[in-house]
Amino acid sequence: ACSSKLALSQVHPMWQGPLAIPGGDRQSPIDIAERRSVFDPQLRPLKVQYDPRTCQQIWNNGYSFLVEYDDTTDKSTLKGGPLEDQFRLCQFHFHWGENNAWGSEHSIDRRLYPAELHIVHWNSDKYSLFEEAVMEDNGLAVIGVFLKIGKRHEGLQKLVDALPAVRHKDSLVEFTKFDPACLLPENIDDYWTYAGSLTTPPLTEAVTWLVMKQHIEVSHDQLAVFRSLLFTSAEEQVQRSMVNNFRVQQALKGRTVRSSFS
Ligand SMILES: NS(=O)(=O)c1cccc(F)c1
Ligand SMILES: [Zn+2]
Repeated sequence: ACSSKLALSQVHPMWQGPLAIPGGDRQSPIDIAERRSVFDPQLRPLKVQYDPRTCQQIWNNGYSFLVEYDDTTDKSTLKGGPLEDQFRLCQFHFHWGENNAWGSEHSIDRRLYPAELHIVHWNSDKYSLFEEAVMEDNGLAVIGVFLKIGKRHEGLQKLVDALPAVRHKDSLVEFTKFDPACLLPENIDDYWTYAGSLTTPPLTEAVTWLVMKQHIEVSHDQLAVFRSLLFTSAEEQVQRSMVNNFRVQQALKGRTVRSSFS
């Protein structure tokens, strides 16, 4: 699997710290100022090919819940857009708030959403393991999708129903035949892309971000189940609700955000 070995679960939920990051000139998340983004007509449409049979498990890593995919073959891939190489799907997870006023990591002209989906892929043309790619420039490609409160998302419900089984940190259950493509907006041709980083430790500057312009809708009740998860393991005396698991926004440091649309 693609993230269990990373020391992510050591992350304290209220971690937002001034961790010393080597170089730190392409950190994520950021605010995307629409009018400052530059249309790049050379950006090709994204090509997403996911095989739901590669879906393996869902687990609570003490920071978010992850749905993990078998990434030992090129069955579920992402290419196109700004990407020169083929990227392999390894996991998806979310970030959300304690209420609907905030929760996303990125924002568009300072507008925050109640939650944000991250679909994580690693460069399988250049590396042989996620753990390698996560340390390298051009190692990862992450699709970000904003969630808005509205109508119930039928495809999400199978995932929502599995969450009580992974309520506590380090709990894991089998979860199969889930196609993450059902969580993408209809239009994936309109997106912003920029060079950034992981938003949780190790915070490595390995990510080509692909932030979708179109959001998806989920119901208030569906998002409430996300907030029923806990940061803490079953043994801990004090239980803490898993909410506000987003990183503070980072300086742009001269980066240009490109748009695939004019
Ligand atoms: N939140 S994120 O930048 O998508 C991320 C953090 C850590 C590991 C990973 F694979 C993806
Ligand atoms: Zn994330």
